[in-house]
Amino acid sequence: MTSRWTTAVLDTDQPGGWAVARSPEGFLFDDNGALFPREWLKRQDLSILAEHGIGHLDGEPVYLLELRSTSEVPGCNWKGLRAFMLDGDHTIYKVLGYAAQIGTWAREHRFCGNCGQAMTQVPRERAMYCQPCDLRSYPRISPSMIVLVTRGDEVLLARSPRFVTGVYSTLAGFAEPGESAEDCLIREVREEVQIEVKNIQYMGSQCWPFPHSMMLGFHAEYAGGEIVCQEDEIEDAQWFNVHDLPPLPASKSIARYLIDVYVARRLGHAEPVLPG
Ligand SMILES: NC(=O)C1=CN([C@@H]2O[C@H](COP(=O)(O)OP(=O)(O)OC[C@H]3O[C@@H](n4cnc5c(N)ncnc54)[C@H](O)[C@@H]3O)[C@@H](O)[C@H]2O)C=CC1
Ligand SMILES: [Mg+2]
Ligand SMILES: [Zn+2]
Repeated sequence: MTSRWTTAVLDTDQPGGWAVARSPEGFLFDDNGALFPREWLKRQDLSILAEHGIGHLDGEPVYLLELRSTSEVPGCNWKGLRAFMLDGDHTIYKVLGYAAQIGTWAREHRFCGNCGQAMTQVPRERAMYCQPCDLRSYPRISPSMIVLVTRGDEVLLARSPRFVTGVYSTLAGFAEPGESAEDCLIREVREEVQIEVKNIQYMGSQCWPFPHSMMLGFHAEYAGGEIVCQEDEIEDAQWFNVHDLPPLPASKSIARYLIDVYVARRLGHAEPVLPG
């Protein structure tokens, strides 16, 4: 199966194609979704900060209009990226997730971090450039480890104070300079619940554009320790039996995939597929 969506650096001087608009309140949408004819969208009363050519959807060019502020467009509303992930077409969510990452990165790299002068978009390359410093800045991606720790029929799940009420998930955390993926995983599990792990196994990865994580998913077995929750970060953590699980994260998340795979293996069910 060929992919409906491929990223590309498109020339914004070319007319036509589709466009999405992103403001501080999310993406613009109407009854037909979040993609609008680009020339029509540019005639609306929008405060455009930057325009980026981001790729092709079903062979048609797609552009992002990154806005300074939210404005009223008749017949349209604004909706955050998370809502597009939770319901709707997964390919459109991929387009918007990529648009959000490019928009955020370009917005936050308008000035050179070395000399403070304005940077320019490099033609045909996804980079911002400072000529006096000959410095290129590329889109930022933050590697984050996510792990399901298990002990036979039990899985270790935790709650952050930021989660929806009642929901428990796998442990996760950002890699720090100097760490391997495994070092990071071991440190995060120690910090968050004071548990030791063994037999770390890589399960798969997922782009998580909130705002720029690359989730690397693992399974690990319990090796020792008693659960002690990290203050402020972890509200509660427990061992849950695979037959008696709490409310779990959204079905398209890698957190949910890691849990579902393990439960399927324990119960002898068919394994799920990780959403890209
Ligand atoms: N797709 C999925 O299923 C899931 C994704 N995640 C994502 O994983 C990432 C990490 O999870 P958390 O438990 O929140 O991380 P964490 O355990 O490292 O704690 C978050 C803290 O790390 C610091 N931080 C923020 N950005 C950072 C960066 N780029 N590098 C280093 N430190 C940074 C901040 O102090 C922040 O409060 C987040 O982006 C989160 O949204 C988390 C759980 C499930
Ligand atoms: Mg964490
Ligand atoms: Zn510079």
